[in-house]
Amino acid sequence: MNLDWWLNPVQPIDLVAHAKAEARQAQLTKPAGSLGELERLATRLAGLQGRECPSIDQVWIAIFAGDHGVMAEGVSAYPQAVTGQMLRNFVGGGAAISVLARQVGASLEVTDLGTAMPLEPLPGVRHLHVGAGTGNLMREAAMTPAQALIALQAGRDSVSRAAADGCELFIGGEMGIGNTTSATALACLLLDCPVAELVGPGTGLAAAGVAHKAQVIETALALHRDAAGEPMEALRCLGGFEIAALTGAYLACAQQGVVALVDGFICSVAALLAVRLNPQCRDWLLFSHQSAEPGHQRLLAALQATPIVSLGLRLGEGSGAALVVPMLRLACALHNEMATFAEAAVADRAP
Ligand SMILES: Cc1cc2ncn([C@H]3O[C@H](COP(=O)(O)O)[C@@H](O)[C@H]3O)c2cc1C
Ligand SMILES: O=C(O)c1cccnc1
Repeated sequence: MNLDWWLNPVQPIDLVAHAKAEARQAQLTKPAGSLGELERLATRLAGLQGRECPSIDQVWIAIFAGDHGVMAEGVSAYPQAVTGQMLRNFVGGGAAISVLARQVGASLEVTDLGTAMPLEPLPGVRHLHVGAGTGNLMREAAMTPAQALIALQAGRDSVSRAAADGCELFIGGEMGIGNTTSATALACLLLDCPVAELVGPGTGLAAAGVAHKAQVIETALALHRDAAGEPMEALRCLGGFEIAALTGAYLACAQQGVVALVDGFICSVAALLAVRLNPQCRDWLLFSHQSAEPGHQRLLAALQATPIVSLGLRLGEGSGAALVVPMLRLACALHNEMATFAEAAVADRAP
């Protein structure tokens, strides 16, 4: 196994399929361009899937969970134990993502990378024991190099299982109380952006809590400033197990030719890390929504990403991505099933 696997080339886009899909769109019985972003989504999917008529029947949702040592600084509105409790809820069927996965007919894979308090084995959860949560990023590196590599590999392994299962769309989700602190610190370092511009309430901190969270991030950034310009080192010092797994997953999606739909703020930070590690992987990433977390807008702009919807979501778990699956399916159905002007004997635009 080569150690720097994330540098391996990504799958090329099928330009012939993309051109055929664009030609098809031009012939469908509607004013040219009138289905807006749905047209671009369908033709992009055609180029990525290598066929004029794409489909999103098989959806794989992988949730990665892990605890954060920075919770010792009091950076979330909720207690750390929620990470482990939500793992049970994911497989028990009661979490938002459990409901959405059922509704859209997606497979749901749940990976526990390491909680602060060890959990008894939960049926249906893959327990990887990367560590008892990360180190407190305000005082030390969040991960050892070995932990970062194992977590990245966990994401890659999930994509391999998804691809073997015939997956046409990969959705990554995350669970980790405190992870907006980690994600915000990473975003500030990667984008060289002031903390005040990116920090937000996460699960629902009040103004004083957000100010304290900003201080914690400032201290962490001062401690780890040497990681600037080194995405892997930034991930190791400021990341989380679940953020590393998502980063590995997005890179592997591009390398294995699986379209990835990126969820909200935290997933977008993992996507930015993936793009910094291997810029070519950007082509394989779609972005579901604009999160209510204030820093998301800057992140999406840096990624040159147009989110599909904006519903004021701030949940995570892959929930925003799962919500737009029906819309992607409709974009494909319109592209694949609408009649052409010739087929329907409808007059095309005047020459
Ligand atoms: C019950 C519950 C379910 C969640 N599902 C996702 N998150 C989200 O909230 C956390 C990040 O916010 P912060 O950094 O403020 O802790 C992550 O676990 C994220 O996925 C949840 C949070 C809670 C409380
Ligand atoms: O957009 C997200 O991913 C998000 C925002 C707040 C809390 N948890 C997740």
